[in-house]
Amino acid sequence: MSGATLEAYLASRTANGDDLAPDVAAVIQRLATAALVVRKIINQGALDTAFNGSRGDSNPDGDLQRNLDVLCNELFLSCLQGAPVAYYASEELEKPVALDPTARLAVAIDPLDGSSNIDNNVSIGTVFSVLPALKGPDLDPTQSFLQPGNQQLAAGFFVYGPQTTLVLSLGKGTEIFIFSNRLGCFVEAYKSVDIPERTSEFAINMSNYRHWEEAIRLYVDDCLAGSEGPRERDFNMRWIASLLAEAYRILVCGGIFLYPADGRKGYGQGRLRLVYEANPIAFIIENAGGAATNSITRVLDLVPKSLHQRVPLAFGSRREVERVARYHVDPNMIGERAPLFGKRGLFRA
Ligand SMILES: O=P(O)(O)OC[C@H]1O[C@](O)(COP(=O)(O)O)[C@@H](O)[C@@H]1O
Ligand SMILES: [Mg+2]
Ligand SMILES: [Mg+2]
Repeated sequence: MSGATLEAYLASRTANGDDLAPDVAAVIQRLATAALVVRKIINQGALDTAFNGSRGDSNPDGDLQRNLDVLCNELFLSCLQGAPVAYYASEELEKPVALDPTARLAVAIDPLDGSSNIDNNVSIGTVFSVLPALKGPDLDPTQSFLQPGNQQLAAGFFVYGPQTTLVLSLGKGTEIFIFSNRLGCFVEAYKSVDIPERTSEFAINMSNYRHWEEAIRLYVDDCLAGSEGPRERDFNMRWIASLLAEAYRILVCGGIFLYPADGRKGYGQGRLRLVYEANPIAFIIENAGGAATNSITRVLDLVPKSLHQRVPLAFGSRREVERVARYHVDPNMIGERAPLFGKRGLFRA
């Protein structure tokens, strides 16, 4: 299979008359170049000194920073020097960095997601969001990142796994590119990804079951009850504990991912960050026909209050994500959990 190169794809999409499109394309090209440096380091693992260790510092959310987290942040920040980017915000930096004051874009990034998997040889990734930069005499750079996700111009993520991949949406569809060793660049492998709207596969960290609210427990209980329960079919479970590998699987095979709020200290809004994790994923998933909510409300309509704010996250196959929201409104799921109605097959997701 051989589709367009990333460069050719971006060139075709800049011809659409949107005056920010060439700037967005330039940013994506630069991020892709930096991602290939990250890929090389990850491929070598512990054999590359850059891969190892931690100085024991924490990021603004309190997570331990690995040296690789810090290095990836530096690589992505430096690749955007000279790009049409006014502000750069990162999971690893408390405040946004001001770059080109004349530029019209703002980039938010998690330079390396899944840090806890670095040593395990499990897929990890980079996720980014491109927004219009907001300018004005009284506007702080952070304001650009407090726009709802529905204002994103583009979003994407790289997965450093058995294949190095780029999942990208410029709006109007989501594409998947794979790095071609033969050509030395990203090549389109899946055009206009379409997530199946029904699924029988869920991904959640089950060890947190006792900390979840009732609606999430009921949803999972019903999946676990399988063909003997109200869903009347068996479900499979996946948990890689690497958000972007999980998102990639769901884009290709369908499924639902949940990282809900829970009762542990610090997890009242889940674990994932709205601005540079949930928003770009929601944009990509919706553009592939799926859905993304904070368990109830569409992620892309949430207005961030702070740069590093967390958000409960459910995304993937549309009918399943919608079903999770219904357990919150009516935990009894009248007509859907009652066996009689289940047997009649009404309202079945
Ligand atoms: O270890 P847990 O609680 O299951 O969390 C796993 C989640 O945390 C993440 O690793 C995010 O953490 P980081 O942003 O700190 O790397 C996701 O990739 C993954 O889905
Ligand atoms: Mg992360
Ligand atoms: Mg990270």
